[in-house]
Amino acid sequence: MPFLTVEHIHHIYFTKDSATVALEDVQLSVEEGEFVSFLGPSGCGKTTLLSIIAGLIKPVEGTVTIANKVISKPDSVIGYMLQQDYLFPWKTIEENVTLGLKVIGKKTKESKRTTLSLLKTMGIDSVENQYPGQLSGGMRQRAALVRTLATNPKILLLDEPFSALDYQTKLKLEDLVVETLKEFKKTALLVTHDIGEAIAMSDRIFVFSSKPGKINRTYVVPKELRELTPFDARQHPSFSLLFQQIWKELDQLETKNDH
Ligand SMILES: Nc1ncnc2c1ncn2[C@@H]1O[C@H](COP(=O)(O)OP(=O)(O)OP(=O)(O)O)[C@@H](O)[C@H]1O
Repeated sequence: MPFLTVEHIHHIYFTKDSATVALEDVQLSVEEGEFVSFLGPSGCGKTTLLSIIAGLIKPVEGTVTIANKVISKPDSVIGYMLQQDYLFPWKTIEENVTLGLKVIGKKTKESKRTTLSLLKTMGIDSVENQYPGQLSGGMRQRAALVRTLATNPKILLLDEPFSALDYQTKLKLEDLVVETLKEFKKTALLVTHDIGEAIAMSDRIFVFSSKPGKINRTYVVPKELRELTPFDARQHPSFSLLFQQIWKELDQLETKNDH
């Protein structure tokens, strides 16, 4: 059985005087250690699906199973990282990244060692006693990633984690994140608007169409790109071929939405 399965997910948002069908019959599966991305026009339900997988939203219909467990509420196998870092400004980086461990009662000597080694891997161990306001956006996002990894989740849900960063920082973080997730053998799901980011980081890409949101097409990223770092993958000829293909598809989907 795959590590993650999403079966027949339907979701509708009800408000006082309207009902929006956000997702219609979404089905997918992800293997352990795989890195997949969700791309699609604005409003196609990417964040809704991620929140359902995280156990934060109960779908109207359908089931999510992670590591043989049906997900109905947030679970420690899942780590969620958002566009904003949500670090507490009055706590040091060390206090921020170990907060999750404290909450689940796992702040031990051993887990402190793991956190310190994660801070080192992310190149921010020297700022552990500083406060978030003293750090750059890239450093704060790295701290947010350490906090997410500190509780040792099996799967990481990443909702546009690099979109608020400048281009150079974003490219550097893409490399660091892929390397770290490979090292710790994590499964990851990334929501992004950036086709290049999806191709450079992923093993597979799900392209969604909207109104209602569903999977339009699944792309397997060619092996020659998957073997490279995200930065190097961007320089490979196969990268531009896939980029053009997905660009055309998204352009058609957006044109369809405008009519
Ligand atoms: N809390 C809510 N109440 C009502 N409708 C909602 C709510 N959240 C999302 N929607 C609607 O559900 C649909 C899917 O939204 P969602 O945010 O999941 O899409 P998305 O693909 O992540 O969008 P974006 O790329 O712009 O972030 C949209 O039509 C949106 O307006």
